[in-house]
Amino acid sequence: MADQYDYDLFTIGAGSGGVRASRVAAAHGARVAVAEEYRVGGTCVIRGCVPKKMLVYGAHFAEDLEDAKAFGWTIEGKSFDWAALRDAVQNDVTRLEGLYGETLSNHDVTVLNEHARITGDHQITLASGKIVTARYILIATGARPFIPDFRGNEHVITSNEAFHLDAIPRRILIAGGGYIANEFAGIFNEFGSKVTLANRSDTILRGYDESVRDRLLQISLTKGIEYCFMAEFEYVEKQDDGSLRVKLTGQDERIFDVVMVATGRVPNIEGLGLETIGVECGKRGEIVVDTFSRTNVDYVYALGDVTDRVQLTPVAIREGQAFADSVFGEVEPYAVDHSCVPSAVFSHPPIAAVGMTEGEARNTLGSVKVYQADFRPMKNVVAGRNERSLYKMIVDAATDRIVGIHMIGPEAPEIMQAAAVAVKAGLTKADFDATVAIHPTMAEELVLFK
Ligand SMILES: Cc1cc2nc3c(=O)[nH]c(=O)nc-3n(C[C@H](O)[C@H](O)[C@H](O)COP(=O)(O)OP(=O)(O)OC[C@H]3O[C@@H](n4cnc5c(N)ncnc54)[C@H](O)[C@@H]3O)c2cc1C
Ligand SMILES: NC(=O)c1ccc[n+]([C@@H]2O[C@H](COP(=O)([O-])OP(=O)(O)OC[C@H]3O[C@@H](n4cnc5c(N)ncnc54)[C@H](O)[C@@H]3O)[C@@H](O)[C@H]2O)c1
Repeated sequence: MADQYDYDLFTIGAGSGGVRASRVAAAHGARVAVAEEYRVGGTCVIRGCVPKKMLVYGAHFAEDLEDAKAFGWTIEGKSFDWAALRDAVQNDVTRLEGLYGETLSNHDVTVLNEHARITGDHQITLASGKIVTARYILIATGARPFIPDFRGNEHVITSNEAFHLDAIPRRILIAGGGYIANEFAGIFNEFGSKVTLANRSDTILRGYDESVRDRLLQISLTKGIEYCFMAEFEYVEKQDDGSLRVKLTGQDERIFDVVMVATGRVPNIEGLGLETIGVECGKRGEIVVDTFSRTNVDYVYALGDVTDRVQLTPVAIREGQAFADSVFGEVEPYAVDHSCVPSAVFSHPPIAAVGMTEGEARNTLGSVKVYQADFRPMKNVVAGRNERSLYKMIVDAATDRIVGIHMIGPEAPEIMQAAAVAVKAGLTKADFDATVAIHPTMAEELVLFK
């Protein structure tokens, strides 16, 4: 490529999508620089999937240690040290951040640890004032927590701060009914907080299968999590002792030690200079792209959460790979297939899903067969834990093709990853029936549906 620009590619944001795109573009021979204003690794590594999953592991010991008694173990003097877990998690996050940085430099990607904004055609200005030019610009700036507008919202925290708390709150209110709210409700509940989850609608986890959502609600209530539905913030007031007085619609004033909002995430486009070159954004601030992650400006691409297609790390990574291969590789440009993306909620117990819910299938397909296994895992039986798993398979009656699988129960995300291959490949219920079970497992229920 001609050297009229400083770089062939300038990536803004070194998160899941930006790191993959930069590394692969460099491997294809491009001269690449990436700007990161916070920490290399982005949301997933620094304050998302990775530290969250570590907290989920740490939290679940509360149940495992309890259940251990029924298996003959005596555990005396058990106690939990939040600071020890928090610091162990942060140490590993720092280790991973270093590895991501190393991967980039091993591929000769220049990493600039500062804010970047577009200031002209093919031109980027860094916080330090340095100006660089690039043939292509990739916007991979992710998203940030959305905080609703109400009096006293400066007193709330988001998932960003939840990883760094000084102590586990005695009483925590979590607003929202999505992934983050349900995952952190589970985490804090296992750590012994009194958790109240408040949502503005009357459901949780919209988009997941109704019976699976109901099962999580029922199990969470049994574990002591309290739910307030149709509840929005009126105000939050800080009291002299540091606690928070909260008024939600339809509720009396309540006192909490921490209020966390998990009410969705908004694309990071502020201060990016998109207007300078006329990059088009949608109503929610998302950068509008086509299936190849191209914006309306021919040399500007965008991918990951900032495009608000599917806000998941593996999707951002695939979009980064497809962009780099298509623009800098020797392949025909190709697009990421956003259909049939498996997902999980790391609640206690976790949920996992792929494909259509029963409701979606009934609305879109003519005739649908639903197979269901509602069972108490062997470990829960011995432990005396009255917690049932639910697996559902949704089948197109006309073709016998499996169009969806939905699960709640221990290790559901681990089991789902393999099952999702079968659904994506278009396998039939008969294919599952023809597969011999692995006994005794929970996963065998998937090939034993009657
Ligand atoms: C609490 C939490 C838990 C999650 N758990 C999961 C999970 O279990 N599984 C899953 O698949 N997904 C999960 N996600 C979602 C996942 O983290 C995101 O989908 C993913 O990180 C998106 O990648 P990205 O590359 O689009 O953006 P990001 O990873 O957010 O990276 C964007 C980067 O750009 C930087 N940046 C922004 N603006 C600028 C600028 N102007 N100049 C320089 N740098 C800039 C930011 O600092 C950031 O590092 C979770 C998210 C959260 C918040
Ligand atoms: N396990 C995972 O894969 C995982 C985990 C965490 C986050 N994520 C990703 O991050 C994204 C953000 O997570 P999230 O939980 O913040 O969002 P979400 O979209 O899952 O849920 C947002 C919730 O906030 C509520 N809400 C929205 N606006 C509101 C308002 N003004 N007032 C009150 N409530 C409001 C919604 O009703 C909904 O229940 C998710 O969409 C997901 O893609 C994934």
